Amino acid sequence: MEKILIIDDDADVCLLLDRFLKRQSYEVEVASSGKLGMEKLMAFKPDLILSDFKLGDMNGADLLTNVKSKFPNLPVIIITGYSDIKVAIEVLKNGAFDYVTKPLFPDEILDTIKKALKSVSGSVKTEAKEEKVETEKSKKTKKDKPKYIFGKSFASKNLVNQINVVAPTDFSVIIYGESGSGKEAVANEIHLQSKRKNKPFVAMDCGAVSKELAGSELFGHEKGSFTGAINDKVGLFELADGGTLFLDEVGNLPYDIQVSLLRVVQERRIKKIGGNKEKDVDVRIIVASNTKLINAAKEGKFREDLYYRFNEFEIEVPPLRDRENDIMMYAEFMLENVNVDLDKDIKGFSDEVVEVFKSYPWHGNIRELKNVVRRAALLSQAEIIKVATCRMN
Ligand SMILES: Nc1ncnc2c1ncn2[C@@H]1O[C@H](COP(=O)(O)OP(=O)(O)OP(=O)(O)O)[C@@H](O)[C@H]1O
Repeated sequence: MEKILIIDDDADVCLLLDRFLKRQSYEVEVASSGKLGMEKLMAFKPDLILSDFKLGDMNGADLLTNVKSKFPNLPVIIITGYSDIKVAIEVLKNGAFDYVTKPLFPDEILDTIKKALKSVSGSVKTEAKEEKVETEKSKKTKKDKPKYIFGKSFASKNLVNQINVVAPTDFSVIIYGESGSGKEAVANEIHLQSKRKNKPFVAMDCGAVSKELAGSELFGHEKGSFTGAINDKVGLFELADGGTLFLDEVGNLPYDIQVSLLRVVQERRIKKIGGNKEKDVDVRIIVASNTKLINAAKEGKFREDLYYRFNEFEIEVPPLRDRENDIMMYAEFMLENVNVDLDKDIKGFSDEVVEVFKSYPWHGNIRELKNVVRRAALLSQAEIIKVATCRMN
């Protein structure tokens, strides 16, 4: 049985991961601080470490250094915050096998864990394990399920057709849609259906990165190129080489970065900030925005030439309220997933919930629906979800 050490000072996260991974037939030990983690490392001798970056007594980079000095080949997966792309890249450079971002989805973690263990133990052992865990209970897991589903309503079929048409090409794509409507899901699906699917899909939320750091996030920087640049840094273009780079809320990129971006898109070559060497990159770019970029271009907030570069193909993701016939399909999908996460067996929704869901405007779109279903499943004591447990705004 493969052994996993979880290090996190958040007791709830530890409990959730501990239960989930034990159900997947791993032997699990938990440590609530970096110091305890290092002690358990020596006593438990795990095959893999899953650790939060922010531990009370040390951070993930220090932990990695300590672990790697003792067990250089031991795979470590670091948990980071959603917007901590900087941290994520640093930990990769410090030798982490990979990172997972919060909020945590156990099936994604499981996927990363399997890859990490496979990387050290070879495929034969892992395949044998996969066979073993194919018990009655594990049939409920999400490992064979797609991460995203696309509905059967007219609007969704139209969306799927557009994805199918553009995915196999190398066209740049602009994805429009309200917040939470699934723009990143569409970008990811395009990547998965493209010839780049075995290369990285790298996403950056341009609205969450500070103006000062946006350039260094995208193109990387050389040590000492500005105050605070204490190490060399690999940019997202380089990380996405061969694959797809998804720039969410691209309209938020500062104007000067748009200029550099245009050059990279035209020349397919990057230069790190403070560096003088150029490097070829082969990256497909998909961008997303809540509002029409052409309007931003007319107002002088977004470079028109960059807009036309991106605008080889445009996709509009419809809001959930325009896909009434898909709402329950999405709700069932979310319920199946949360049943696995919480080890519950909730069978479905009451007729009243179906009615309420279908008439609710879902301004937060699929994200809001997902949150409502997950919360309701957590609170529900019954076999089906009732209106009383559905907390909507
Ligand atoms: N087609 C889908 N199938 C399953 N889940 C989905 C789908 N689309 C979106 N979701 C879920 O809804 C949430 C929001 O999706 P996503 O991040 O793709 O939306 P977005 O439009 O990019 O949001 P934002 O405007 O905030 O960037 C995610 O948790 C995602 O897993």
